[in-house]
Amino acid sequence: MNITVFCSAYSLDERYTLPAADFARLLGERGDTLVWGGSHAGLMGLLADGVKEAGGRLVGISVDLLAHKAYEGADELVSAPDLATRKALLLERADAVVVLVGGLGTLDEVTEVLELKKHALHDKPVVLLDTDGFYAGMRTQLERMETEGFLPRPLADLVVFATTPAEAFAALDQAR
Ligand SMILES: C/C(=C\CNc1ncnc2c1ncn2[C@@H]1O[C@H](COP(=O)(O)O)[C@@H](O)[C@H]1O)CO
Repeated sequence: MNITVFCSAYSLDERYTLPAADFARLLGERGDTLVWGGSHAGLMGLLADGVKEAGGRLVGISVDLLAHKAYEGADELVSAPDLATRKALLLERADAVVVLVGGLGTLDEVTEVLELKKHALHDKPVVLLDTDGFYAGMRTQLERMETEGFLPRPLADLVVFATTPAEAFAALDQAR
């Protein structure tokens, strides 16, 4: 399974790195392929290292402006000319999308994937791994959108929330 992962490009506290490393190990042990932004920076690099160590495959989708941050040792590394093309490729190469903790880049990526899914432009499973309640605020906001009629389809059709890496993979397997 090709799993596209969005996550932080920054080095973070163990509260976030330990579950991310666990997620990477499980992904690699399953023999899945990690499709990600193709960087060695921060959590993105930790994730790629963990997948590689556990025997998984790595497909990096970098972007020309961040070529200097590209991960050495990916099985495949693509460099998109711009961020919009990169986001399209990250989705195109995915069988499913998992979102780990991240900042504005991650938020931009997941929002686009959900907006495209809202318009039925794809139907790939999207799982948000809510480590340490990081996405509690976003969940509250999305639930309010659903309750107050801002969404054309049930929130549960758009995104599934998981609290542990094992739960995230269970959700992916259930969606298959
Ligand atoms: C950490 C620094 C530069 C490296 N920056 C990035 N490299 C690769 N991919 C990136 C980078 N910044 C954003 N992305 C994409 O967005 C997500 C991470 O962004 P966030 O704001 O940290 O959440 C990630 O999924 C990437 O696809 C500066 O030295």
